[in-house]
Amino acid sequence: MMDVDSLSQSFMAWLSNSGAEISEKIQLTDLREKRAGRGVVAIKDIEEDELLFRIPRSLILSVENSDLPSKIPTVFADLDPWLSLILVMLYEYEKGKDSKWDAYFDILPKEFNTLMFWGQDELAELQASAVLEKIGKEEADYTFQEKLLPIIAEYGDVLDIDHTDEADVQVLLKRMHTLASTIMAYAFDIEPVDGKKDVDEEGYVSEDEDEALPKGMVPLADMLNADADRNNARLFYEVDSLTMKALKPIKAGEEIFNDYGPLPRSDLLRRYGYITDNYAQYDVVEISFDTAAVVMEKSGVSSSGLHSKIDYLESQGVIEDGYIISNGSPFDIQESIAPELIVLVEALLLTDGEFDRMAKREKLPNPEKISTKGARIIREMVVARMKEYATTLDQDIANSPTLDMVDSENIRQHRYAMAKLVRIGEKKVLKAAFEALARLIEKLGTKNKASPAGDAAGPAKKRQRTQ
Ligand SMILES: C[S@@+](CC[C@H](N)C(=O)[O-])C[C@H]1O[C@@H](n2cnc3c(N)ncnc32)[C@H](O)[C@@H]1O
Repeated sequence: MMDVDSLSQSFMAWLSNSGAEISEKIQLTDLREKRAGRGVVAIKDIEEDELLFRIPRSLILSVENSDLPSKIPTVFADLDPWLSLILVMLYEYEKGKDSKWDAYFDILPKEFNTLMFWGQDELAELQASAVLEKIGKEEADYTFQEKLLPIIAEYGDVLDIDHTDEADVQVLLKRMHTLASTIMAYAFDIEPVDGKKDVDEEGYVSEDEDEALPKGMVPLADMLNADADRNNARLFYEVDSLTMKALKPIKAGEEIFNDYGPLPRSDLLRRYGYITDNYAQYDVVEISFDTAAVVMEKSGVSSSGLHSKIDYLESQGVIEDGYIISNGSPFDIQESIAPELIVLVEALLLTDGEFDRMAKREKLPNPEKISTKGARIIREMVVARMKEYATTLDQDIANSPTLDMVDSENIRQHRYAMAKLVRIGEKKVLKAAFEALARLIEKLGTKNKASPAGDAAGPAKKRQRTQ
């Protein structure tokens, strides 16, 4: 078996021999000591806008570049970009040395640290984090069985994949999960060459944002790690190639970072299987609709005609499975608490007559104006949410390891520690929300004593319920 460095070298040689242009100022490096797999580092100073590498579009591992669609053209019409790429990767992987991407497969991970692969005890360390509802292992299993296994059963000879007995199927399902995780952490949405949008019969251009772009694995571009705002490089889509360029000067010895987006640490764990402190600024906590509903019921909010009110609010996009509260420094209620949650509470605090008049005019309460009662109820929701976690923030903080204190060989301890940091982050957001709401309630109370007419926060002079 080749070691990590030899595999990296073969991969880089394959890229160069296949038409990629790679700056001599960068190097694919073993960063396993930092628990970061491989990464790309600068070995000489790099200037802003400098080209780091250029990958010809023909080297992207994608449906477009594989010969599989020419062999089974009809199946792809029914598959979304994820499933299409999983099928192509299964096929190309099975081809082994005959696949153009053989050297690329050699450096792609075989195992993941993402939540999909955590044990029950490890997931339990996330306590009440809403991320647990988003792992989607059963749904993925179902989709693979419903959509991909029938294709493999029908075209097993083309794909050269064993699928006859139960053991084969289990191995195949595991492989599909691994490929799905590879795509989640490594693939890019590939912008088309012409960037053209469909034009309908009347000449209108389709602007459908949901129109999913095809996914593709871009060798080397996906070897860049990320660390929130330490991003210093970006991928640009050109006609024949994709180019990675420096966004700022990079000194020799520095790592070259891509941008995975402003992800809360819970989602970073789910999608990428790692966290760093730099992502704490994006932490969020979610209050489920069910928790919100229980608190409102206990507070005696809007017991009459609740169903039709909820129907109306649903039609206006106010009813959601969960309401996000995001981190903020300093914490700002308007910036950090989902406006839909404020609207939900304020709408259900209206009298029946006020609600009917608002609904007739198809309006909603102004999320920028929170009443004292509304603020109290949302604060109760925050308290209820805190109680959904098995331990308190103080208990967690009292005994919290930093990631570098954990034995690097001990995967379970590492996962426990990451989970604890995620739940601490979520509890800190709740604490900040609680304190900000308490300050608002106090401010509104003082204001109300001074002026009996108004109990709503916000700049408007007159109480304005609808927008
Ligand atoms: C797009 S790949 C980057 C290349 C990857 N390091 C490798 O060796 O294949 C994304 C994966 O890299 C790892 N990663 C990225 N940024 C990281 C960071 N700042 N710290 C630790 N691991 C990181 C995570 O395992 C993530 O799922």
